[in-house]
Amino acid sequence: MDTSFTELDQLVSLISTSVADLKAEYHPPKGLQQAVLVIQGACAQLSALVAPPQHTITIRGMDFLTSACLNVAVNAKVADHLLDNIDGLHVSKLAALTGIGQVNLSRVLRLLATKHIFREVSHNVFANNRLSITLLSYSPMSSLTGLCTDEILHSSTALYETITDPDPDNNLTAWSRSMKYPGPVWEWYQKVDPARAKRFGSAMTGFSSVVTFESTLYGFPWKTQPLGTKVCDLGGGVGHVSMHLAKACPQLHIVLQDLPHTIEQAKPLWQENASDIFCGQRVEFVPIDFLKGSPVSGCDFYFMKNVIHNWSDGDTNIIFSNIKQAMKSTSRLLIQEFVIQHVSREAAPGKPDSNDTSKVDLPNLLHGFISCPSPQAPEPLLPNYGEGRILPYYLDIAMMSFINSKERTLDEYRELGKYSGFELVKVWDCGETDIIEYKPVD
Ligand SMILES: C[S@@+](CC[C@H](N)C(=O)[O-])C[C@H]1O[C@@H](n2cnc3c(N)ncnc32)[C@H](O)[C@@H]1O
Repeated sequence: MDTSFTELDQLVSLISTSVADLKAEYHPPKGLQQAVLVIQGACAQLSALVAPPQHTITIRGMDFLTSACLNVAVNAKVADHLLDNIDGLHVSKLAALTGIGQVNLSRVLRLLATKHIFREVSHNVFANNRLSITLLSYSPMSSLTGLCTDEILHSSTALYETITDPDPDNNLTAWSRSMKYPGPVWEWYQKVDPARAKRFGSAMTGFSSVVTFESTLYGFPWKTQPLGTKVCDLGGGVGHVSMHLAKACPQLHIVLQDLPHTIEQAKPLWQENASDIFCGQRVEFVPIDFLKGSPVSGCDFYFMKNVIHNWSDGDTNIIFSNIKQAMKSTSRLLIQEFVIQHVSREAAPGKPDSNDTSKVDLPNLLHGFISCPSPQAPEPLLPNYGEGRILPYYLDIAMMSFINSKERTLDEYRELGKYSGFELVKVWDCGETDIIEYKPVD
């Protein structure tokens, strides 16, 4: 028990120090981010340490009910109905506006308010707060929440039977099993449910507010690249990330490449929102299917953000090989993704862990030129910050359930590159995500 008391004291101390850091470092985003990660991780770890195990496991097993209630709130547009009622609205009025019986609605909202989403300002009177306001129906975050609490929640219900299927040729995703639809979700979106397809598109915009453009801009030294540096934003969607890059770094020339229909959507968007870059021809629009052909040749950087996590290792090999064919020897491939960390601690630098010498310089390899959160959280926190950095682990399982793809560890990224003729040269810290830099090798 003494050991547990020590851990309790250490966690409380971490929380206090991090709250002080958070106040002191409110402006520099790196210090702030580190403090927030520690606070989230330490609070969750403290709770896991002190609460009765049966209680904690039961709560974990019921986590999905928060998702179900969020789904009700999004579909019923509760945040919208509360928007003009900053002092709150009685559930009887909300019931009339949403068509949900007031007793049921109040139960749903009370669970969410208990999870800090909405406030119950007085008995049965609910109001928005800083979390619920993100659910306004015009916000892409509402679409992202809809996707997570609908298609992805459904797919997760068939996860066990999918990953225990003894037939190795059965490539059905958990999503296909749960929906009893034999094809991929993309086909279903197109042929069966265009409304959800549209929501998926908007959800991806929502996701880009989770992994912000600033993470790309400040995570890599774009600003110090020479005049005329050519950046191919491959699988760049309509180019919302590269548009920001082009605006912030006038010396960059952007080549935006995505599927033809997406590239057609991109042109008017750039014309409207970045007319100087569009008219000054600092951006090219070149459609591609990267599984079937190579991108524009001779670019300095081939940049792919949140693309590779959608693809299996086999498909990634095809994509990487196509890119390699387009590269000059000085070109670099940059992959911005979440990197999964193990939950066991690496040896401290200079203290090699067993005889695996490839891991000795990991902290140096892991981090580029900028100061960054520690590669591993301070003890006694879980080394991956635990709950503070849970998002990549949720996404990994969502990828598994939804499209049979994955988030990867650094070793997996290293192997993935090696297989297609790339060497991993550096990892640039972008906060929650990293930019993995590869160079082509013979
Ligand atoms: C998750 S989105 C990422 C978009 C953007 N990079 C971002 O971070 O917001 C994946 C992108 O890959 C594109 N994509 C999917 N399959 C493709 C293919 N075969 N060839 C080219 N682009 C493809 C999609 O159209 C989509 O824009």
